[in-house]
Amino acid sequence: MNLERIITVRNLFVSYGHHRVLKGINLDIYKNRITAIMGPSGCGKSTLLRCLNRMIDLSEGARIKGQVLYRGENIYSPKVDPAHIRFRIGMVFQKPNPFPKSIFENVAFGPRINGYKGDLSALVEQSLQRAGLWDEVKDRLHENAYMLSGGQQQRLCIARALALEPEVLLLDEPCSALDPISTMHVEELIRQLKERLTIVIVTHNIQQAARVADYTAFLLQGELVEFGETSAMFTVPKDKRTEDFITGRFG
Ligand SMILES: Nc1ncnc2c1ncn2[C@@H]1O[C@H](COP(=O)(O)OP(=O)(O)OP(=O)(O)O)[C@@H](O)[C@H]1O
Repeated sequence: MNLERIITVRNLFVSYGHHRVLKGINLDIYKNRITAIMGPSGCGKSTLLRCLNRMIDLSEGARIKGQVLYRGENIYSPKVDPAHIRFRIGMVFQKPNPFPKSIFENVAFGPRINGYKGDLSALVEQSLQRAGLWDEVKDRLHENAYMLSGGQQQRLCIARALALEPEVLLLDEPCSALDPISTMHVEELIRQLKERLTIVIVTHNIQQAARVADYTAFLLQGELVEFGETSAMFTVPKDKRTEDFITGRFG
């Protein structure tokens, strides 16, 4: 099987003030695959995710050492524009955070401010289709996004990210605020999206990693304990700590 590395994390350390949160992480993210970052609360999952598209720059007091290569280029090099990186590597957060605007405007906003020259209505429709939301909203595009359910709002946020046609999508616990049915919809959507994109999803939910991810990284107290194919890790974990975590002995 031909796996292409799209992101490579090399010897990454992150501290907030004197608190070292990531301790020498090395990790490969493969193109058109879903990678889960799993681990107990506070182990550094979101911090690692935020390092992958320089969102970490916005966290006050964060200091980064090491490299994150995107298509072979270190995104922390001074010549790299973080806005460009965030454009190519989009992000969806834990809590759905639509803008206080119409459903249409939520999706159209990013492309418009980035000077999109094509047919905006067609792009909005396509993005909502890809996010599995079109049929539910096509007759109410001009209603305020806050009228949607939590699960629909999260799929709208995914559509908003997709409208910028990113190559990689980072999802930070995208289902933690959703009910089981909405979670199922979002997980199904994530599986469909990997045909076009590369996905990295943070989850503290072991079952979710097992259900959706091709690869899983297990993080504990800022260290990468184990990384590999999800099916192998869940059947024959290499590290005792991974085994303890997936069998529910802690976390
Ligand atoms: N901006 C910040 N300033 C200071 N400390 C922070 C900041 N963000 C995170 N931390 C600390 O860094 C550690 C790792 O946090 P992080 O959010 O990356 O973990 P996590 O595994 O995603 O946790 P959770 O599952 O609870 O969201 C925690 O101890 C947290 O308190």
